[in-house]
Amino acid sequence: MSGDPRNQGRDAGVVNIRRIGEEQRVRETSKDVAKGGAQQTPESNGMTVEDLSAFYGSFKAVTDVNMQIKRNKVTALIGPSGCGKSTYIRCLNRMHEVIPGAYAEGKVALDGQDIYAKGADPVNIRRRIGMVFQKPNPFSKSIYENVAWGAKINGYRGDMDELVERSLKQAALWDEVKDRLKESGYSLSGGQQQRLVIARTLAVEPEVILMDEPASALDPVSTQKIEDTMEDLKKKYTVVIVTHNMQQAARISDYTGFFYIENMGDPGRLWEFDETSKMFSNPDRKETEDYVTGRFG
Ligand SMILES: Nc1ncnc2c1ncn2[C@@H]1O[C@H](COP(=O)(O)OP(=O)(O)OP(=O)(O)O)[C@@H](O)[C@H]1O
Repeated sequence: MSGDPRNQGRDAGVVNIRRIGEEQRVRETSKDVAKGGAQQTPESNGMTVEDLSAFYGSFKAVTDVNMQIKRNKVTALIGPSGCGKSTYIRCLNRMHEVIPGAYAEGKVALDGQDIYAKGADPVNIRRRIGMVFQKPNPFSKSIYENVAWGAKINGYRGDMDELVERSLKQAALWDEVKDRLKESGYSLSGGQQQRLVIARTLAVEPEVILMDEPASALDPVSTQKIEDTMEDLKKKYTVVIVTHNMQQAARISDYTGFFYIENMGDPGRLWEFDETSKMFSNPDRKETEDYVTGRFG
């Protein structure tokens, strides 16, 4: 911009026009990346995210995300620290708005139904779209009760023993706990506690499971066990997982979304979204390639 104050108004106008043009370009790119390279599935199949932005008060943390999350697939979210992955994943089941002052704009639909629609019940949405956090957070109850609790609250009328066993098996924990179901959930190791939380999430029979770095605090053996459950989980569920571990993303996911902040202070954007095999072998954007090959991050 010119240093002459008389030119500043005019120059500012030019800058604004460029900015609007840039916004438009990024918006189009963000709609393109939503296609994920493969053919689009109908809106009624999985989750559809349109123009999603997330705020903490006046701070915009994530902007204009468009993404098709396919049913019975694992979608990994990767990107440098602070680019909005956790914020974004929490918008997918309305956990973001639980933080005072935090809110989201845009549309998130599950099987074609807008989860932010007036009258949509956040508690019911969080039952249909479950979440596993970075740190295992079992309740101070027995292993059995940890798994049965959510189902009981939801009025589950089937065979509770069978549900507990099935959920623990799906979370690859049954063999380790089947003889100690009455012991406290806290008596388990960190890796076992995380699998207990996964079992608890599965027991309420959600359609989608969101996982925010579920293995980041775990040892390699526990991490491996959690990864092993993924192949089974996606037969029944749609999984979205935030991970910093590139090998993990490449191993377990079908689709990968790369979040990125181009200039410091900007909100995070979905920079590229595609099939995992393409994202890790031949991504369209240089920043994606630099990140997945470990050149930064
Ligand atoms: N509770 C909060 N209040 C205000 N700002 C927040 C809050 N949580 C996150 N942020 C800000 O939002 C932006 C995105 O953070 P977020 O945790 O979503 O990023 P991330 O990509 O998940 O990072 P990491 O990989 O380090 O977990 C950051 O600038 C962060 O400081």
